[in-house]
Amino acid sequence: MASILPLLKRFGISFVYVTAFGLIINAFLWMVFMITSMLYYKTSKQTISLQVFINKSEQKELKKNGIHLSGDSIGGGYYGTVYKGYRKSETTSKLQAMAIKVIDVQKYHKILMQINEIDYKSLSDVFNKSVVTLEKIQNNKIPKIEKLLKISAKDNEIKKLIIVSVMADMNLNDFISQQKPDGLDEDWTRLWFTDICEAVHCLHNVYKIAHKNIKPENILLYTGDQTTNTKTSYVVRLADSGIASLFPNSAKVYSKTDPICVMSSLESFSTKPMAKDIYSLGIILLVLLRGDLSKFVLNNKPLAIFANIFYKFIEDIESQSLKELLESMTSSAPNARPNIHTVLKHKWLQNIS
Ligand SMILES: Nc1ncnc2c1ncn2[C@@H]1O[C@H](COP(=O)(O)OP(=O)(O)OP(=O)(O)O)[C@@H](O)[C@H]1O
Repeated sequence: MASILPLLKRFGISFVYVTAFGLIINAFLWMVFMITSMLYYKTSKQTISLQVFINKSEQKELKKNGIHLSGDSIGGGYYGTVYKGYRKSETTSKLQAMAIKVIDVQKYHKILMQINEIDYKSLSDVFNKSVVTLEKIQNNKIPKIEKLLKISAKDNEIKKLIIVSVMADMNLNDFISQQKPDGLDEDWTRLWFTDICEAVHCLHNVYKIAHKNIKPENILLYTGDQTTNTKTSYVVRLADSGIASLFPNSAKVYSKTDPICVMSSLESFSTKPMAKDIYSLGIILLVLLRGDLSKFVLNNKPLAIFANIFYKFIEDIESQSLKELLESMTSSAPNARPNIHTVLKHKWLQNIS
């Protein structure tokens, strides 16, 4: 008996240790499980609700038109998902990279109805009218639509739009962050900014629509066969032209945390969508001049702090005419902003000092 007691005692103590250790491991595993499930739920919710896929029959339809899906999505947001693809040139048999944008119209309309209290009839009226405009848009500063497929549901309503254009080499956001983090010189800025403004001029004045989503990611750069890195080695085009117009002005969809996106979509475009474009162009001008603005701010900083930094940038600009242009374009009163014609005629853009 005397010899069993210490043994039991020993067993008892180690049992407590084992149980406590087991409980700690258990709690830790539960914590890891809960955190990963929460993270997975958060990210999958974002991608599931926004990512649009191209199904087998749509791929077949694309193939019939000489377009092949070749890779994963290169990005996407509220207005659709963009995939990599290619087509074979009929004359040279060379493969040409294509960007295939797919918009799930019905899903998008459902989201809009939930957050904006717009009825389905008004949504589809705006949509059908705008598709006609989208098919017509032609300008050398806007990527040409190589193919536009309308996928219809049984009731003939368009349920998906697939828009194919030639793949750009880069967008302005990547170019600035990778190659020119401190921005471009004034002449280079003037050259590219004029191209972007000409695209907007065409939308506002020829097609009478606003772009509504002007941001560095939607400014595409094409290099062709050139390998040099100068201001004239790139052709600049404004992507997504006419896409946002498929949906009503009153639609509020922005929730991006990137400060540049947030700054350019501060206002709802409900009343003055063209004036909002001018504001976004003002931000593009600042990005061209000052480079990657996000390096000055943390994404989770309150917007007011970002706005202060932003206005400080404008204040510090030496050229009076450039400063005056930027101030007027980003005026808080939409009516005080110049229209796109006036912007293009501005003395800074005309290089008149
Ligand atoms: N023709 C193209 N060539 C190369 N990249 C393109 C082309 N068209 C679009 N992209 C790129 O695809 C990405 C996704 O574009 P998309 O406009 O669908 O989404 P987003 O702009 O990120 O979000 P949102 O639609 O909410 O504004 C962008 O980074 C854009 O630069």
